[in-house]
Amino acid sequence: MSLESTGYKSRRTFAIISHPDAGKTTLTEKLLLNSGAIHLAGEVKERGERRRTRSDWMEIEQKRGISITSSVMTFEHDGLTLNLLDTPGHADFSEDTYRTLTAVDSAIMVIDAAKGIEAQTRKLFEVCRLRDIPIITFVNKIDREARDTLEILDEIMETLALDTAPMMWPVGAGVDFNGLIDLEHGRFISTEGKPEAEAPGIEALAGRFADTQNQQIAASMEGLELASGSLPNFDQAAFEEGTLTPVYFGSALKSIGVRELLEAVCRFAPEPRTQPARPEPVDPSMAACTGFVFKVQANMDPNHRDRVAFVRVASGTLKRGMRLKNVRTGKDLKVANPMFFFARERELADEAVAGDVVGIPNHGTLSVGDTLTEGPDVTVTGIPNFAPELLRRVHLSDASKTKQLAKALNDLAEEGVVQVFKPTLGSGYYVGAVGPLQLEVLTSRAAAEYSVPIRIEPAQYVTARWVKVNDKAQFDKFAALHRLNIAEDRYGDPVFLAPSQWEIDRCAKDFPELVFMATKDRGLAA
Ligand SMILES: Nc1nc2c(ncn2[C@@H]2O[C@H](COP(=O)(O)OP(=O)(O)OP(=O)(O)O)[C@@H](O)[C@H]2O)c(=O)[nH]1
Repeated sequence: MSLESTGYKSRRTFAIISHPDAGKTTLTEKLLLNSGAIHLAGEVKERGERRRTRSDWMEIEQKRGISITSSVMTFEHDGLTLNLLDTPGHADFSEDTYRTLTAVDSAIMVIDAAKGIEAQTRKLFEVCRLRDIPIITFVNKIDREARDTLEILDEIMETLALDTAPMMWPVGAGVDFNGLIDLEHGRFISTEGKPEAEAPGIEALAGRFADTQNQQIAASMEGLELASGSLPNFDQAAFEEGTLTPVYFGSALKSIGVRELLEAVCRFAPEPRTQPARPEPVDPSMAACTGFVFKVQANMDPNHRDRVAFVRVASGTLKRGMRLKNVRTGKDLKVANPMFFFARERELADEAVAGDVVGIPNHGTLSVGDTLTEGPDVTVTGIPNFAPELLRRVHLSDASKTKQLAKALNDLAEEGVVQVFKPTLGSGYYVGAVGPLQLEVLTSRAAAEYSVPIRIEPAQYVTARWVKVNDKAQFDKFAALHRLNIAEDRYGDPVFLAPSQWEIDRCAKDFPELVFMATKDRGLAA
């Protein structure tokens, strides 16, 4: 398979956001099936299995239960190249998930028809909203017992403050599911997921069910009547501004409504966007190639200590063999082996355009947040670090392994497993995480991949704040007063390890020239 360079306008780069178990994996697979990128159901899940025989990397993926190949999947449909970025699905949350959303131009939000908006969907949605990422909604599992359609639409409107434009209307649900009315085209989609050839119109279709005695179906038709008077129609501009979501219904498992969802992505999802950057935003039409690293996956082969940086191309054409400058370090990097990831294979990428994601193998020269460019210096912004919700001390049981510990923490911080803070006084490290699973992953990977046995211990601090130093003398004074609380993050930026929120507030009052930040934009720190 090869990607033609038809220009960035044919790229659609998106993610699927959902709460665990809503059906993201099943839907991904069915999208790929519908596009013809794979041919057998079950391939997405079995992928790791088959690949294992082909490469060492894959074996490690399998063992660790992570999959680099699902980090991005590129496939084609309707003359477009679709780049689907995976948002890590575990119940626990890491910064990785947030950062992936900095690399997409739109998202599909999958909701379980019986459960509605769940916690993680909501969190991910908030990140999308921060970046005005347009959202297409897919209400899944309509083949099972589901909430009333109007109730689901209301919940989206109320909890997410988002207008909803239903594009489909389910007739019944669960055992009483009779099919979908395609509101846009006035046609009917059967319980096998097949659209009828003719399009008799919504009223005629509703008429078909008007006399049915089944309560569920009667309720569906009532809801449809109410909705048609009160809900907005789809509006491309409102969708692109992120204030309205088109809502599709279906069953990923039974492949109902998936083709229509795929078509919606092709028709509505926006082209690659302009990326916020310093000193100027990066427009996809700019000739000079620019890209940014939004994810790093390390140690896929422990013998080689290699890593892959995932780069989203923001402008121009990335060509294999070209030299790009890493603006953070000022050093040139030869892009010798950029890779594309397809559903079933990876391939050397000869050319990639804005919207595309390539994997660049490297030995630690590329970090999350780095900008690569062949043009004048520019730094893509908005790839944040977040103040940790958990702050812990790292205890090293074997003092002879201090050096390995530093390396392990640096590597794993680079991947976004945890954040690492080194106090300026004394030895030792503090690590920060958004959820406890991250700390478990740190402990087990430090032992397995670096032979460094560590224990995670409570810390006397509750959180950390990056300190923006507007006045060096004032910072020095502050640091002298709080010597035990000053640390550096892995980029060397100053951090205040805070014993309480009260203390942060007090310091902010006493030192007005210092800003205590709960998030740090990597672009700004560079
Ligand atoms: N009845 C029904 N079951 C579904 C549907 N879609 C997914 N499922 C089932 O729901 C369960 C979860 O589906 P997955 O696709 O693994 O969900 P996921 O969101 O990827 O889950 P995580 O990996 O935890 O994020 C599986 O048992 C699926 O078979 C659907 O449309 N109808």
